[in-house]
Amino acid sequence: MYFAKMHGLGNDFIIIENLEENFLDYSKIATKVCNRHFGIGADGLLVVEKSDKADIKMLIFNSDGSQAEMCGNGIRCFAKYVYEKKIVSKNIIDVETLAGVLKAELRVINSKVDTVRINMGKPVIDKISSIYNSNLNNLNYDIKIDNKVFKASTILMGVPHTVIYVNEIDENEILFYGPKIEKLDIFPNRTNVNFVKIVDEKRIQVRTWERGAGLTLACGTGSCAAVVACYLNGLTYNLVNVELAFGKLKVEYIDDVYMEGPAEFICEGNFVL
Ligand SMILES: N[C@H](CCC[C@H](N)C(=O)O)C(=O)O
Repeated sequence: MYFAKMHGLGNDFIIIENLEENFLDYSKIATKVCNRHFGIGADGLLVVEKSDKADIKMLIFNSDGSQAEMCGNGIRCFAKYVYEKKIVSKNIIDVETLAGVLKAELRVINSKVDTVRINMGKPVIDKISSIYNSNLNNLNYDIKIDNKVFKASTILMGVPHTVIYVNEIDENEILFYGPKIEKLDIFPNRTNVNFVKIVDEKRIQVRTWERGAGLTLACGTGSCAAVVACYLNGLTYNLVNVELAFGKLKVEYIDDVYMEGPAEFICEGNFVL
């Protein structure tokens, strides 16, 4: 089966097309192709399908085979893919996802997509407490693990994101506490966990332990959730540079959240189903 491998700031994806709507076990394919030793290697699988409510449909599966409603770095790669493969020949593409239809604006230079700006829709804050825990103040609560207390906010940006405020980003702390927070019983659907350092009023650093994928180099929906949480907790500006391990995203929170950043092809080929 034909595939392309792409990344958004190091958050990498395998992309396959299934416009003929054949029956495929996407979850099984995801666990196989995302495996970095026995497969091609990626954080997730993106599937191109026909849509009857938008220009095209994107499905996303984590490397553990679980399906996610949305994927920020993934949708930028997806939009570039469908444009450059001439599946959708428009600079503004409506993409159907399980989190709704989202608009992608492509900046095209010499018929190649340079950057993509996504309208990520509205963050969901209040309803989370009714989903997870009725007496939780989603924007500002404590998470206690062993004898450590974290200040936290939980925001639904298509997928659940818990923002943890830290003074310094420490990968060992992420690897130890990330999986514990991901699976806390207050998150019946698990959660992505974003460790966030506020650098100044226009810059934050984010590293994410992702639900179903582990520590990734970047997380688009997580970066958006982090900006929303920081802004609602007092950050002065709503247009923020989010610094990730190998680059940055521009995130603007107006009423909707807008995320702008790169998407790159890595390789293409065929794998055995
Ligand atoms: N890396 C993705 C997030 C995938 C979400 C997935 N980990 C889940 O919620 O299950 C992003 O750039 O938004």
